[in-house]
Amino acid sequence: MKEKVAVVGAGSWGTALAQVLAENGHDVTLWARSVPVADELNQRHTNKKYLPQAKLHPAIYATTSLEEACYNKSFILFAVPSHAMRHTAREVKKVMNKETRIVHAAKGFEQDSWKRMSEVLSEELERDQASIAILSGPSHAEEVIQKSPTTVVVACGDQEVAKQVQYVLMNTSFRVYTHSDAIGVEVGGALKNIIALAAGLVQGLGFGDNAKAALMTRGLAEIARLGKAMGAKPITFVGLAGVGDLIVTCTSTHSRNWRAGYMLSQGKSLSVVLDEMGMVVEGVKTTRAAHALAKHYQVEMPLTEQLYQVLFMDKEPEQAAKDLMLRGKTNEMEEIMETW
Ligand SMILES: NC(=O)C1=CN([C@@H]2O[C@H](COP(=O)(O)OP(=O)(O)OC[C@H]3O[C@@H](n4cnc5c(N)ncnc54)[C@H](O)[C@@H]3O)[C@@H](O)[C@H]2O)C=CC1
Ligand SMILES: O=C(CO)COP(=O)(O)O
Repeated sequence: MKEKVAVVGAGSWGTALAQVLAENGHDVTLWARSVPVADELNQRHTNKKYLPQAKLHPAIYATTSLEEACYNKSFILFAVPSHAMRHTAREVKKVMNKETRIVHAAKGFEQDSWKRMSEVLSEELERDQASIAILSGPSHAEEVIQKSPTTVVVACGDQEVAKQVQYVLMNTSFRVYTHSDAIGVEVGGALKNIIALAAGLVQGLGFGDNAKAALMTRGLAEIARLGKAMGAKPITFVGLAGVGDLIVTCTSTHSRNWRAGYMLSQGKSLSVVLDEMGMVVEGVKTTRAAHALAKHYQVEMPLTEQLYQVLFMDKEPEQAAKDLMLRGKTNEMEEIMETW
């Protein structure tokens, strides 16, 4: 059945998801923040800033009007960065219908409140959190747009909604699994960006594959520790929204977070890196959020702690690596048993 879907956010991820939906035969309206981007999408069927090589489906209709995008739609899919979620949702609330199903695909927390995006959406849209679906998993827009086989999860307290989202998005190159652990899926997607930043940094410093494997494994351990404290099921982190996304972002040069880490290793300041990137690097703000959440939940996150010091306290990355290697001696099996 053809559905009317709004995609809110015409960056790389929103554009790639709009493409998947249009290829699946749905009626897609893509909300862009800027007029030139909307015009380019409608007239040339390209989005050069965010997906330079892509030829987009001509049926994708772009608009800068949230009302035109969101009124009378079956689904609204939020693909704006986490820092833009609350104010965007507040505007969407004014023009959307009560029965429209809500999905978000952002991977971060709200600054200062450290809330998950589904909490923010629930507050602003006055919806039960359990009705909000979360799309996550290993999925770089650059590969989705090329129809390279991709697997994702859609998590929702209401499994009927998860199945409906699975139905509209799934096709031969985009496989969608439903999931019931919304907190785990949301937290896994956000926290892996911290480890991806560190992986880019480590690579740029000339550390080898041993260090990368250590980062990913020990990164997963601290993601699971914080996730569990926040109410996630730890087993979720062995799936696509945990290990899967960790692998792709820590090993792919498509990753904005990995690239930002790499650029930092070349001696650039954080503000220069973010300026040059011109796209959202969620891991920077997420490092702040996880640092605060770790304190709040009294969970040990040594990698996050060291990255926090490198990003915000001018610590030399080499010193951070040394401090990690020589921190208090621990027993891996005991830790694993405690978390998993
Ligand atoms: N790019 C990717 O491959 C993937 C990205 N994501 C997540 O999707 C979210 C969006 O990321 P991308 O599309 O990569 O970002 P992007 O940097 O490519 O695009 C961001 C979009 O949001 C808009 N935007 C930025 N600030 C805004 C504001 N204050 N108010 C309203 N709109 C604003 C920009 O105009 C742009 O259209 C992030 O949370 C990211 O982690 C998730 C999976 C894959
Ligand atoms: O979440 C992503 C892939 O699954 C995108 O990661 P980056 O934002 O690091 O590119």
